[in-house]
Amino acid sequence: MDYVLTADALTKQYGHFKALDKLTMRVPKGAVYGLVGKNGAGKTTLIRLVCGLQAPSSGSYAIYGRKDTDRDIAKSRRRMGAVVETPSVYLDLSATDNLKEQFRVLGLPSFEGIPELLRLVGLEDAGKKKVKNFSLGMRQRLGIAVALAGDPDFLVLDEPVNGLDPQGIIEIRELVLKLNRERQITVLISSHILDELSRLATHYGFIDQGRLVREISAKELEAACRKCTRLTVSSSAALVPVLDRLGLEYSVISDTEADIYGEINLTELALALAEQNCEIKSIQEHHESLESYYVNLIGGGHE
Ligand SMILES: Nc1ncnc2c1ncn2[C@@H]1O[C@H](COP(=O)(O)OP(=O)(O)OP(=O)(O)O)[C@@H](O)[C@H]1O
Repeated sequence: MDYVLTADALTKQYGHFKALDKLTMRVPKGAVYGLVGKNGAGKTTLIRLVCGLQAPSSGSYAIYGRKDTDRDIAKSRRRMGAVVETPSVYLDLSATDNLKEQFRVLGLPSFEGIPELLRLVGLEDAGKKKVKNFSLGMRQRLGIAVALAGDPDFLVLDEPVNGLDPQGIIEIRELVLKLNRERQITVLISSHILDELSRLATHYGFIDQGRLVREISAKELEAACRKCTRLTVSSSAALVPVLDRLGLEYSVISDTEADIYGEINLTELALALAEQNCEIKSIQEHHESLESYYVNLIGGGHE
């Protein structure tokens, strides 16, 4: 697998406090990688390191296979765009003029690409309006347009939906999905709102107290949170053979309990068990929500 970003034992220490503690992660090419963690977990610190805004205390990371200590790391960074904390835009300029500034900084030869960028982020009608009069969502989208000015194939967004209203959240979500699906941009997006991330992430990294406690694909997470029916029966001998005979997908929890996935014909199941003198004690819908998965992994107290 190709990785756009990898980190190995990455540590950032402030005095005795470790904001990042031997963090290891892998962001696959083409992913929308959701970095999930409570406030203070270390998300922004990680992003600041990867963007070269701060240096690690120990450990390393690599962007497109090039290590942070490589003299040419700047070349890899040129393939990356980022919005860290609040978007860095000029409040007294319009969206177009902000983009012109960024094009100048990047030394791009012409402003030709600007209308297309504005269209992409839904700011084509912003006209001469100054950024200070923009809504938070518009500012955030302009920040993303600025990050896209260098035509990156890796985009890093730090809490992009923080403080946005529902409409603003939807717009950012759709933009991220469009960039990922239509432009094949790999996205690393941090958030403490797992539910929002679950609408776009293909991979997750759960971060807590500076450590990456789990890295999991969306498919794996879905399976871990899959809806099932928990069946409790009286006799352990009958359970597995009956489930096998009915061709059901299941996992055995104990001698007398199993989680069954998919649709079940309850009458058929009850009859088949009764034939084996096995009684059904209880049938319960069982569903580990994303939220409870998160709480089990990281502990309570999150927002
Ligand atoms: N310059 C600094 N000096 C000392 N401690 C710092 C510094 N920067 C960050 N920290 C601490 O490191 C920890 C991680 O902070 P970080 O901003 O990375 O968290 P976060 O996961 O992005 O959370 P948030 O969503 O609140 O921004 C916090 O406890 C923070 O107080």
